[in-house]
Amino acid sequence: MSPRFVVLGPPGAGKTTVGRLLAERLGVTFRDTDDDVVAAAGKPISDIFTTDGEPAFRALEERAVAAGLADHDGVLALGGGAVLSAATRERLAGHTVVFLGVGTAEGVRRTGLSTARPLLAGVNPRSTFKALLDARLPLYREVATIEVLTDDLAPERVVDAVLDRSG
Ligand SMILES: Nc1ncnc2c1ncn2[C@@H]1O[C@H](COP(=O)(O)OP(=O)(O)OP(=O)(O)O)[C@@H](O)[C@H]1O
Ligand SMILES: O=C(O)C1=C[C@@H](O)[C@@H](O)[C@H](O)C1
Ligand SMILES: [Mg+2]
Repeated sequence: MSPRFVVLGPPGAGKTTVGRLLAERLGVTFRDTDDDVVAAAGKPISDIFTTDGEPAFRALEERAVAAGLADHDGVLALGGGAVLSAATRERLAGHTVVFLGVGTAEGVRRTGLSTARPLLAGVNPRSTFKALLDARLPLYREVATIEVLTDDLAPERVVDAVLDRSG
């Protein structure tokens, strides 16, 4: 069993929004590893970060991604930082992996000041977002088989682009 599509990208790229729509379009189920981590930990992501720390979150995330890749046959969205794990990047080989891209201005606009995203909760979300993008772009591109820049596309049009490019 293997997901039809694995969806990844930075916060605000639309992994959850587009992943859900893509699953609806295909008539398959949607799963988000962020939700699986919350269920496993029994608390919200922001609490895991503040109480247990980012490494504890990353360990739970790595496990949730491995389980999703093994058990889920619909659309699987990963957390924005899942690609930081080399083991996860290796596990993604052979899967259809969609990288949803978003530029800094649009990414910051979409994520706003939400405290649900602990890594963007600092004093300067713009520079934080840019640094995160710069560090992760090569990792997203290393594992992606399809890339769609979402800045100027409504979510349904992002789904169209993904399906167009998946042949
Ligand atoms: N293509 C798009 N055009 C405009 N707004 C969008 C688009 N995709 C997502 N959004 C909006 O941006 C916000 C973030 O989207 P979403 O939660 O799907 O991102 P995400 O990639 O799952 O982020 P996270 O990494 O935090 O889980 C939501 O308010 C959503 O409605
Ligand atoms: O970009 C990130 O590192 C994160 C993105 C979210 O999906 C969550 O997985 C968490 O807030 C961390
Ligand atoms: Mg999401």
